[in-house]
Amino acid sequence: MSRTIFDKIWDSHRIASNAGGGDLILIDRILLHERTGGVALKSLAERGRRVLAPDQAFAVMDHIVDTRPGRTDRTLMPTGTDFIRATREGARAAGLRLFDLDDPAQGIVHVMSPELGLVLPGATLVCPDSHTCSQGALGALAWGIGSTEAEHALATSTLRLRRPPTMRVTVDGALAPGVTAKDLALALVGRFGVGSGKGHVVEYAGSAVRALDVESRLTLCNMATESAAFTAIIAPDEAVIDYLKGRRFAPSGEAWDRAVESWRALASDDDAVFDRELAFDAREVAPMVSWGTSPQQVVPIDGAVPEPGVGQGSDENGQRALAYMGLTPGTPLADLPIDAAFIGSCTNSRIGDLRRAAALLDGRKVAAGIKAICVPGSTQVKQQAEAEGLDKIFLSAGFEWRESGCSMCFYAGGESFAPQARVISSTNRNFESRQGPGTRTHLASPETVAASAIAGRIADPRKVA
Ligand SMILES: CC(C)[C@H](C(=O)O)[C@@H](O)C(=O)O
Ligand code: SF4
Repeated sequence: MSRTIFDKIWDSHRIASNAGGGDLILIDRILLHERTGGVALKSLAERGRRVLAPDQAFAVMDHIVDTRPGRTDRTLMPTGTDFIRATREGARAAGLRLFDLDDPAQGIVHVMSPELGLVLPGATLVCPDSHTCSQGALGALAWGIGSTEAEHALATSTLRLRRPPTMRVTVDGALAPGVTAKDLALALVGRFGVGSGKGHVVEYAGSAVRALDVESRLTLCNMATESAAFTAIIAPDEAVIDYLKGRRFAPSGEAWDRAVESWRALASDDDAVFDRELAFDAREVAPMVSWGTSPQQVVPIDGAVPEPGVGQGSDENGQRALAYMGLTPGTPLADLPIDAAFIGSCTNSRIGDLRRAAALLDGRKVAAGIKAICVPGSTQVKQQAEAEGLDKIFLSAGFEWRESGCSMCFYAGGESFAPQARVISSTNRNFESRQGPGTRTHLASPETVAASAIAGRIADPRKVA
């Protein structure tokens, strides 16, 4: 019977069927971060359970850690240091490899793990974090779990779960120049809605997806969780194989050759049937900006805050979003004055993102009064950027240049923009107070963030003269 790529990975990892209403699935890799992972390690230790395969589990510091230069264990969030220390102690006691604050491999978990070759096509990978779906970009079945499931996975290298339904999103046509994977991700959630992926394994397919480089695929898959998907996946191809070759934890020698052979065969069969199918034309996508407090509340950059009745402008959520964001229907997004610009997060903080933003900032200055921050997604990205002189471009434009981490994507570290500050941000969530109490987040690509920082107002990156 023909199968999807998801079916193939699921079936090859199924240890038992119908085990208590679900399948028992072998878990190849477990990733932990200090916000949720330390909790799981502590609770496991308290129950006297050991980590079954410590060499398959990895922990990293990313969420709460300070990203200001010269950082230590101290964080602006008073309780942050406890999370950091608990994770450090828990990882040490359990014998896991930890990428600590000063480790050259440290970074946002979804950025550093592909970088290190910790995520491989055909493997199962879990992490107590909702953006674990990013890693499906390499052809892995990777999904976010809760802390209790993380404990189970650590103790048994398995998880019991119901087989999720499948959905294929086929994106054909070519993205226009200046339009990125982030714009595509925002356009998809804008078109189909935040519930459109509900519980499904979403396979992204089509010529536009195949044309994306691996970093852009990570950006696209990253936002699948914003449509409530179980996870996302893209069939691995030569781009993925080239990306993984020589990475620290990728196989080498004969094991590499065998792995590559199996990865080349890993794709949905031509006649595989999906539970749901959606199609989208990449040529329709323009640079996108969110106006509200849900990632589906987006418009093209030359659009306006929708009138009531369109794009959630009329129902209670829409009205609340308008009030929270301090906007009225009909206001054009372009030219809306901003207070701050943020480039970072597991969506858009890889070297390609930084290069494209720096190309726009080169020789230009951030507008007066704008707080502009760039946070590389990993220490490796930071070092690469510095080797290329990108840090100097960011700094001389007036951006802060930070240590790697989640930073102001999420208020976990305690650092924030001012209440009601309007922030153009390369992150993935624009929920109320996501970037700190009262902050107003507009999601966009790193290019749009850079162009807007220069203009001091939301600006189209294609029009930077
Ligand atoms: C803290 C963590 C559990 C959370 C997540 O699951 O995604 C965070 O990373 C986020 O982006 O909101
Ligand atoms: S960068 Fe933001 S979205 Fe990504 S894992 Fe960190 S907090 Fe979550």
